[in-house]
Amino acid sequence: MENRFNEKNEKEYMQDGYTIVKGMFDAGEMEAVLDTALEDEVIRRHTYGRKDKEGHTTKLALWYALGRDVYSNIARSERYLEGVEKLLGGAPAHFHTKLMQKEPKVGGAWEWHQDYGYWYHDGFLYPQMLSVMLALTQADKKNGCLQVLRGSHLLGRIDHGMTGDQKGADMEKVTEALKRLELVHVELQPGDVLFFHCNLLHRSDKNNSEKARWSLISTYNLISNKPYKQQDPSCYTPIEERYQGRVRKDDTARISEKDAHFLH
Ligand SMILES: O=C(O)CCC(=O)C(=O)O
Ligand SMILES: [Fe+2]
Repeated sequence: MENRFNEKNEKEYMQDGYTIVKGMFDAGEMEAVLDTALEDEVIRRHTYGRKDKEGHTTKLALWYALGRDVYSNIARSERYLEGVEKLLGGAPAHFHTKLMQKEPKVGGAWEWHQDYGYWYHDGFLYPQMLSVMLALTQADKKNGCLQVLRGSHLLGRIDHGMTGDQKGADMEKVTEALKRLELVHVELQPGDVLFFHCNLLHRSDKNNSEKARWSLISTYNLISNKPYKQQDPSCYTPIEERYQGRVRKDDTARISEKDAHFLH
């Protein structure tokens, strides 16, 4: 049986700004997701690059609306949503999902940032938002796993400015936070799931290894936190039909080019 989000996870998230559920999806499910992603033409067509400050590019595809495809079944899974609902303190809406593709040897870094450092400017008034990351491949120090500053979600929102194609947090604040808070490398196995607060400071290194680091990140907003700027309606619409089943390759629809509302 797969592992579920529990009370200990809730406590950890409140204290540390993140929590991990190991083995939330089993090996068969993970094979289905990775297989689908690797041969997904629609995802490939919508994948774009982001340069870090050294000029190394990491790839991703991002979309807003949930459908009936394998990625959406994960994003609307009961396993995810029972946790998300607890952590947000109410009914969640889906903001967006990203397929992160950090390729061997070339996949670039992500600079220190808070996700709410971006989303604040998208018109979300409250930081009642979070991310859920599913490792599709092993993630470790060698292939540039996520790094977090434990407890940094309690700092509140830090100003962000541009570095490369990416927005990064004010390094004066980050430097001081690094002196006081523990830096944790979030090493994950396929099927492990990380829940993290939208004000948690995080980054990742370039992938210098021979192994790709792929992950699926779904982000959520409290329904009542409807943005005052125009956004895809998904981010304030209740999630219908929580997915109760196992994730499978053979019986699910493909992601829809038209309905997924990809970011270009
Ligand atoms: O996956 C990573 O290394 C970081 C990605 C990230 O933080 C983001 O897309 O906001
Ligand atoms: Fe992020």
